Amino acid sequence: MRTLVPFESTTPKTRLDGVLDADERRTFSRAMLRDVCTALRDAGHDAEVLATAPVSVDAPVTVDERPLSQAVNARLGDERVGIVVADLALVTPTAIDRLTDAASEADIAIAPGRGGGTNALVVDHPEFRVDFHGVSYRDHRAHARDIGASVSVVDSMRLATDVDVPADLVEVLLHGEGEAASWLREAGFELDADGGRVGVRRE
Ligand SMILES: Nc1nc2c(ncn2[C@@H]2O[C@H](COP(=O)(O)OP(=O)(O)OP(=O)(O)O)[C@@H](O)[C@H]2O)c(=O)[nH]1
Ligand SMILES: C[C@H](OP(=O)(O)O)C(=O)O
Repeated sequence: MRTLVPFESTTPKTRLDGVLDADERRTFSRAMLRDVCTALRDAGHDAEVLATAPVSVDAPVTVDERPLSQAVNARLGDERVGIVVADLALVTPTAIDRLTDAASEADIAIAPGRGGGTNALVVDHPEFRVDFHGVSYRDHRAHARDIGASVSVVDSMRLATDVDVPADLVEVLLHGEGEAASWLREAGFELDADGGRVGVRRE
């Protein structure tokens, strides 16, 4: 299956600006992108990076400068297409397999992200269009209902954990097995269990 990996190449992961500088955010986001592309490839998907600017990665890259939803919607239509965001630092081929399995049961497979977003979709309905940001999980379900498309929801911690804010780095340090997790550890991040809720600190 053709699976698009949207990627903001120029100023990625701005919400991590309290813990990573701009160069580090670029490096870390590229490590996550590579982890996602590797998992997709190992799960038998044809990954295609849909990027705002050229990026070096072991997958075909299409540059589209339009905002996220517009760029993705330009690729939706009659063919079945997967969409997996690039900031899933915990993703594994097994998690991707669960998305693929869900897609065999319905017109739309959707993996919600924590906090209301949408981290992965497989779209097999000619009228479905994405509308990311905000409570996009709720919005995508409502849209599917409106056009009469069936939906299968993927209940997966690894697909639900997108890395948006510093608290998400706890999950990467605990459960990450890829390049992004290694980069984070080498950059000196470790768990901070001294306070109430577990956080991260940097040596
Ligand atoms: N092609 C494309 N991808 C985008 C765009 N904006 C975000 N993305 C990607 O879409 C996914 C979800 O976006 P966000 O979680 O907001 O990531 P981000 O824009 O790097 O992070 P923030 O700056 O913190 O919002 C990630 O894989 C991003 O790389 C865009 O305008 N075009
Ligand atoms: C792509 C976007 O990601 P978030 O801003 O929730 O990380 C969304 O899921 O709508």
